[in-house]
Amino acid sequence: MIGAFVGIFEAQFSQCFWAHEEAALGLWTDCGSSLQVALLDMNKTEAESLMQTLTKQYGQERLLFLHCDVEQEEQVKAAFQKTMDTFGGIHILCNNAGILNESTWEKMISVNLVGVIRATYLVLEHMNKLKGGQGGVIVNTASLAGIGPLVSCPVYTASKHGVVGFTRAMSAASALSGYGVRVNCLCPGFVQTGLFSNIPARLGPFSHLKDGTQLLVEKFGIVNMSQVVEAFFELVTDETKDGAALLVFQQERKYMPAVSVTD
Ligand SMILES: NC(=O)C1=CN([C@@H]2O[C@H](COP(=O)(O)OP(=O)(O)OC[C@H]3O[C@@H](n4cnc5c(N)ncnc54)[C@H](O)[C@@H]3O)[C@@H](O)[C@H]2O)C=CC1
Ligand SMILES: CCCCCC(=O)/C=C/C=C\C/C=C\C/C=C\CCCC(=O)O
Repeated sequence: MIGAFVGIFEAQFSQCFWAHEEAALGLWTDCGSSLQVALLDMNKTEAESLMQTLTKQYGQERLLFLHCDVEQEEQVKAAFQKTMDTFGGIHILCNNAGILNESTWEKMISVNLVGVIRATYLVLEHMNKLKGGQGGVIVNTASLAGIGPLVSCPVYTASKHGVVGFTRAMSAASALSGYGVRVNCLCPGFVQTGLFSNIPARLGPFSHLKDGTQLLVEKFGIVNMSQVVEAFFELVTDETKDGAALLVFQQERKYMPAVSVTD
């Protein structure tokens, strides 16, 4: 899991991550008897405190923390190699690292979109059945802003539309090529995390649109982190889901079909 230490997935390890262990393990023949998780993140401070809690609860042998910045190709490559050496395989990749700052928009594209593409290509070296892997599933965290416009955040919107488009095309490319790897994306609404704080400062040149953003928050409401994790596991364990974009609202979750231009 990349981008694992604060925010959407942080609290969930204790609450419901391992509740889905059996369903996840059932998908691949070479898996051992327990789910093992490598947490890749650039935030060392948060990592150390969460790792202490998690290792007490689940045991050191099931967890691995690897410092890794998705903007750095060599770091991502080394982190996947270390995961392979430690656990013997990679079956699930969660591309969750993301940032929001409309002022540093090139960096936002680099982390939110280029980072997802980079990690996907590198992990395929290990998962791809044509290269001796066991297949697997990749879940990219996009956003509702990957489906419709978040007007105060044009570049964040572009990065998340890019993630949805990449997911759909990569899924089809993988299926047609026989990689044995499914690719899906999560599109949550607003979630109470560090990214969803101090919003006016994150909007950069569009800070004057903060009131409209607040109205959207009131319209959609706030999604619980546990709802996002449940949606994540649906995409992992439902083998019919490939190229899917799963929208996570406060009251429900639903799939967003891709628009066809040939009908
Ligand atoms: N909070 C929200 O309302 C929503 C968030 N999302 C998406 O969910 C994902 C997670 O966001 P949150 O948990 O809200 O944010 P967050 O800021 O609380 O957590 C993001 C995590 O990604 C890590 N990260 C950031 N840049 C990184 C890099 N270059 N390399 C490696 N790790 C890096 C951070 O250290 C942190 O652990 C993001 O992709 C975000 O765009 C999607 C919809 C709604
Ligand atoms: C400003 C805070 C941003 C928080 C991060 C994030 O990604 C949250 C996004 C949530 C919702 C807003 C995005 C776009 C809304 C537009 C369209 C959704 C269309 C859904 C549909 O039913 O068709």
